[in-house]
This record gives sequence, C-alpha cells and structure tokens, in this order.
Amino acid sequence: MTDDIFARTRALFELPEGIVYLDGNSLGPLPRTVRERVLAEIDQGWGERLIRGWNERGWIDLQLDVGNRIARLIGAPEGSVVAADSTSVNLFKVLTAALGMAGDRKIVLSDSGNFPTDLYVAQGAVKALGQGHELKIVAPEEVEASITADVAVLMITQVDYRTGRLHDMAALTAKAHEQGVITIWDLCHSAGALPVDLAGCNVDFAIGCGYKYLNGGPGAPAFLYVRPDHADRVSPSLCGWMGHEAPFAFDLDYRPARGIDRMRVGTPAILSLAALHTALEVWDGVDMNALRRRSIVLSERFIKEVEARCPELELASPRDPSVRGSQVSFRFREGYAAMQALIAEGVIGDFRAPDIMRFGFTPLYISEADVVTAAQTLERIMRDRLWDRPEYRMRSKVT
Ligand SMILES: Cc1ncc(COP(=O)(O)O)c(C=O)c1O
Ligand SMILES: Nc1c(O)cccc1C(=O)C[C@H](N)C(=O)O
Repeated sequence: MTDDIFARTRALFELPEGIVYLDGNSLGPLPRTVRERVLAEIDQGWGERLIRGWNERGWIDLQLDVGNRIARLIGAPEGSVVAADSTSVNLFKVLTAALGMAGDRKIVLSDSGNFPTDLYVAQGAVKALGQGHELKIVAPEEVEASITADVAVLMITQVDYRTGRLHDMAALTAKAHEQGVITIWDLCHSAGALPVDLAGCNVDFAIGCGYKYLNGGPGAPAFLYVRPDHADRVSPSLCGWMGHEAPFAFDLDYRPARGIDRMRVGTPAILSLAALHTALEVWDGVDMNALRRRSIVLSERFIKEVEARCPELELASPRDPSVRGSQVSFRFREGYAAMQALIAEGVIGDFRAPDIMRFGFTPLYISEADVVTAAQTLERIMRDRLWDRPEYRMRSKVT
C-alpha cells in the first residue's frame, strides 16, 4: 500500500532519464504540473489579466494559500503560516519579533550544527537592534543543558545540514518553555522530510525554505510560522505595506495587520509562489508517518549497502534512524572529487566541506532500486579510484 503511494508520487515528477537524484534536500526536482501553472500565470494572468490578476487570479491571497498547504506538513493550524521572502529574511523577521517579546533577557542560544546563514542573520539582527543582545553558540549535544533562565531565544535548526542529526523538538521546546525561553525552529531540512508537529510541541516561531523537500524550484519562497496566540502580539521589525492592516488605505503610519498577515512585507514573487503552490499538490494524500517509515527504509538500506561496498567511507550521520533526518552523510578525505565522479556517473548527491558526501532520501520519487544503484556506482568509483582524476578536483562556485 505504502509502495503504491510512492509509485504514484514518483510519476508526478519530471526526472531526467538515467539519473538517480539524491539531492532533493538541496533542490527538489520539478513536479510535472508546475510548468503548466507557471505558464498559465504568465499567459492568462500577467499577459491577459494584467493588474487585475491580483484580484481575479487571487494573487493577493496566494502567500496565505501556500502557507496553508505547508501548514498541514508541519503540524500547524490553518492561518498560522505564510509563504514569503527567503529563509534568511524570515529568520530576521521572527528573531527580532521574538527578542521584542523577551524582556530583559539578552542571549540568543544556537548550536554549531546550525546552517551558517542562521548564525549570520542572528549576528546581523543583534547588531541592528543595538540592545546588547548576544549570540551564544554551543555544541549540539550541549543545547539542552544550555537552556537556562537567562536565555531569551532558542534558535535551532532541527536537522543538521551536514550530518542529518535530528534535534528533539518536543523536549527542547518543553525545556525552553520551563525556563521562559522563546523558541525558533528552522525547518529547512524537516518540512516535507519527516513529520513535524509545531502545534503539538507548542513551538513559538518556525521558518523554512520552499526549494528543498517542498520542491518549489530554485529560490522558491520560504515560509514562516507564528504560534496563533503570539500572532496578534508580535511587533514586526520589517514593516512593509503588505503587512499593514489596510495596505490600500495608504496611511502614513504603520499599523500591523491582524494575525500572520503582519509578517508579510513587500510584494511577493507571484510566479515563484504559483510554482510552489502547485508543487505542494504532490503531497495530497501523502501520510507523513508513511513517508518517514519509507525514508528510514531507504536510508538504512543505503548505509548497509555503502558500508558493505566502500570501506573507505565513514558514516558521518547518526546510526540510529530515530535521531537522523532524511539524509545520510559519509566522510571521505577526497569527498569533493568522489562526489563529482559520482555525479558524472549519474548519481547526484552533494558535498559539504571539509569532507562530507551528502545524500538525501526523498520517498516521493526515490525507490529502493535507486538506492542500490547509487551504492553500486559509489563502489565502482572507489574501487577504480575515479575520484583521482584531475577534472574532478576543480571546485565549482556552487557545491
Ligand atoms: C538550515 C538552513 N537554513 C537556511 C538555509 C538557507 O536560507 P535561504 O533560503 O535564505 O537561502 C539553508 C540552506 O540554504 C539551510 O539549510
Ligand atoms: N540554497 C542553496 C542555493 O541557493 C544554492 C546551492 C545550495 C543551496 C542550499 O540549499 C544548500 C543547503 N541549505 C544545504 O543544506 O547545504
């Protein structure tokens, strides 16, 4: 039964012939219906309806409509998620809002497994606020013990982009709340990768991107969640007219809209939003628990196959699947060149410095046969030392 669902979802994607795509954790592939939707938005929307498209094609509500589709995947209620901006910008928005609610507390707590943009945004936000806040970065294993009553905000990415290590959202959020700490979760590697229960965990704020497991396309709009009981209280720091109570009243003074709408800022990129909106239809009928079971089957199989075939590689991800997201990483000193060789042989993963070969497992379109093909190809690359070729050592701008 489960297999039938994923055979059906696989057919919804346009995947190049002869490629095993294990990089949907960086950029999801193209859902077939997206092209038609974007072309319709161009031809019948922009082309024919012109400015009338905002009302007649529902562009003005699209950020909330997309948000509602994402909400189901992350355990958030209707009307609590908005699609907007990039993850980095959304993080700035929620972090400054959270710090505005945190009274005299000055510490933003995060960990060294976080994606660098999150840390950079926090550094920038602290500087921009100029109120003596401080970013404290601890090791991932030290997060829980570091949640103390002097912390203002806990800012954590649930799944480590390099190793796939999974933080316990329920436990860390509960501990944070015991200590009066506001929580922000980055769901970039969680949304569409595993079941997330924002409401059940009582998370305060969350953000994430649209281009990985949600398959919204390169640079797709990101998303932002505010717990409903905070939504009318938070004071946005990026105050734009789309987040105003009455944008078309053109008042001189900013008055925040009610609810999640206030986290909107400027005019959204409608063509990209339309692509994400349609891409999210592939999730119709997909049970996130079934997805998680399948993701574990695929990643366990990959680990087993690679460890049996490639003794040079060392598992960098947690061995226990219950504390791993939907990706598996291996360390290899020549990992960059080995990944280029693998890509040249039709298996696409990616590399993260200094030595991590990273593979994403996305049950919507990856089968167990793909996993075996990937491991066999990797075995050949290691056995024939294909990574030793000079052409695979030249670093590209984007890895
Ligand atoms: C955890 C995490 N946060 C943020 C980002 C990126 O944010 P943005 O969408 O602003 O590029 C990424 C990946 O690019 C990520 O892995
Ligand atoms: N956002 C990306 C981009 O614009 C180019 C290349 C890769 C990305 C990524 O998403 C990287 C990703 N967050 C990572 O986990 O490494």
